[in-house]
Amino acid sequence: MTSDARAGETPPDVSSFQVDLRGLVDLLSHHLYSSPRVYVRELLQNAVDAVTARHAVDPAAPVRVRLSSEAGRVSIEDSGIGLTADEVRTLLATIGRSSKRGGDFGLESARREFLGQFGIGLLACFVVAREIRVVTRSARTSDAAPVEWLASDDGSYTVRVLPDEARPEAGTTVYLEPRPGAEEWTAAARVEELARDFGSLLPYDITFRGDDGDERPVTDRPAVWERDHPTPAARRVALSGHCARLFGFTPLDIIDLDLPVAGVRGVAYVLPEPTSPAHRTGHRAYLKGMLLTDHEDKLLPEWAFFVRAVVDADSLRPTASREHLYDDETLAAVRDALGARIRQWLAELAAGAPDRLAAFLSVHHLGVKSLARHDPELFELMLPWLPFETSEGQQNLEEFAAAHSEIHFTRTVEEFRQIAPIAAAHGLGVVNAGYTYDAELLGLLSGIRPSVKVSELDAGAVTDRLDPVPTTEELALAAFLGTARARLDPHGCDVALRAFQPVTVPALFLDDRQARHERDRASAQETADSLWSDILGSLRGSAPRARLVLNHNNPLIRRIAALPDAELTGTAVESLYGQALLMSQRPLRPADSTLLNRAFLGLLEWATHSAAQSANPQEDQQ
Ligand SMILES: Nc1ncnc2c1ncn2[C@@H]1O[C@H](COP(=O)(O)OP(=O)(O)OP(=O)(O)O)[C@@H](O)[C@H]1O
Repeated sequence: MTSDARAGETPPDVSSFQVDLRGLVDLLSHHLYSSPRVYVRELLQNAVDAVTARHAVDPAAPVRVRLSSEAGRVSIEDSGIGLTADEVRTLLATIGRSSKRGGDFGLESARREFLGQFGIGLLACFVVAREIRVVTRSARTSDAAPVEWLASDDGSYTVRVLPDEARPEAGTTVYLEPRPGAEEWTAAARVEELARDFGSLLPYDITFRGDDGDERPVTDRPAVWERDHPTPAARRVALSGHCARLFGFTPLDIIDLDLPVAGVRGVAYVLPEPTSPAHRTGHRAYLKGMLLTDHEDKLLPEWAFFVRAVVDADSLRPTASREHLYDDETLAAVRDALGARIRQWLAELAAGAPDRLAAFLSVHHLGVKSLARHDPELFELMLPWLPFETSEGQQNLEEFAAAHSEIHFTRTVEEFRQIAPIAAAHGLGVVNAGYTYDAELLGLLSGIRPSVKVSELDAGAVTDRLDPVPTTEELALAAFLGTARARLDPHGCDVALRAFQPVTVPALFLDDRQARHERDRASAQETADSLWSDILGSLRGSAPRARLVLNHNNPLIRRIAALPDAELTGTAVESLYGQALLMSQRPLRPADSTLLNRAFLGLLEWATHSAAQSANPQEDQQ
């Protein structure tokens, strides 16, 4: 006895999946596509493929595709390869069977030649039709008779051979019997509009006839970007008009996107307004002249959010719904190559059209900064152009690095606002890296300009730059400084005295990342339960503390330092600390708010008390 046939076991029962045809037709026709409009594309596609197939066996054969919608009845007639009765049975009647995946053509070459490949496209017509009738005659054999295939949306069909005169010439006509309720999709005006949208770049002349009986062209080749124009300026005008009609904006600039090796041709229109990097603009993608989508977001790299592109590609593949490009290695390679093309355009502008580059960057520097993060060469190329906010105003890094061998940067805009005027007055070069991408780019600067030192601004570096107060004067103020230090020590803040510009700033609150971290830790320790408090306490490091730098040049500071009343001095120091903290826009800890409250009320108390005293000097003596 073999192991397969053990006693008591029955052999496995091999079955095939059962298919409910009605469900499948419903699924494919109603749920695969986002809108019924795609049925026009599927009809055009089959007609074009049939003409291509016939052309491959008989280059002299007529080329004709005629779409029509008369009284809501849509039909399309082609002079393509046609089908024999057997082919009708195997191809049209088998869902998922396609002639475009083999036969005379290998899979890859078939993909190159044809638009279709899945064997489901015709079913899309059931979304607007309750019945599809195909009358076809094969061009492969001269004695092939015309055949009719009549299919209903319940999944049933009939095939019958017709007399010769029913269709004297080779080719195919598809007739749709409209489904009640779908009239809006089969009305002449709508069909014509859809045909032009999908098919204007298809490789054969296609016509449309509506209720008025007029036959008009659907195709309008070559594409605007491939047409001959008398001058480059005329071409720009034509393309700008195309962009305005298509996307509703006049482009700031236009980038040609030809990739002959990959069979990709098109243009990228530069948006005239800044746009968020998170905003994904859809691109308009055609495959072999057939419109796939207006919302393709995988065609260009993410950083190219400042353009909307229109391309026609030969080498890419569609997804089954044919509403997007299939995201495979070929698309990845095309995406990279198109990205390189946009980058090259920037390099060309930098070399030969500085005005255009400046105009572009004034709107889209963010996009270029995003791109430069991953592309040191481009970063270097754009160095003289990209604007940064510095302690000397808006400047590019090339200029700023030439003036400062050491560049400091702040991580937040608030920190920069507070420090920049003081740093500028003392010759310190500070860049505001609080904006998107700037900190990352500054981190890369030393890589391309090794002589420039870039570091985050810390409290020590700023204090070191400010003029020290002569020792004798500082000694004379020792008592005042002692009071100030004692008041602020519980808040994790040191006090220093310096002379700095501008004179109007009485005190400067400085900290850096480590100091901030230490303050957060201490604040967390205060509110934590005892176990956590012990753990956080043990973490207390020797990290630099925040510091309040008092400005010896400031008259108010001099007056406070000379106050005879130590309590009032303490209140004044707390007020200075609170004001400097508010100026730095740091979040206030609960202890800081309490301090601010106390200092404010203390000053009020003192002010009202002295006012009352001078109004009524006897009162105090009583
Ligand atoms: N106008 C036509 N002329 C000749 N053959 C046709 C025509 N329309 C459809 N066929 C045949 O019917 C088959 C199935 O068509 P269908 O549109 O369902 O799928 P497809 O075009 O092969 O692939 P896809 O689903 O990607 O469109 C085609 O492969 C083709 O052989």
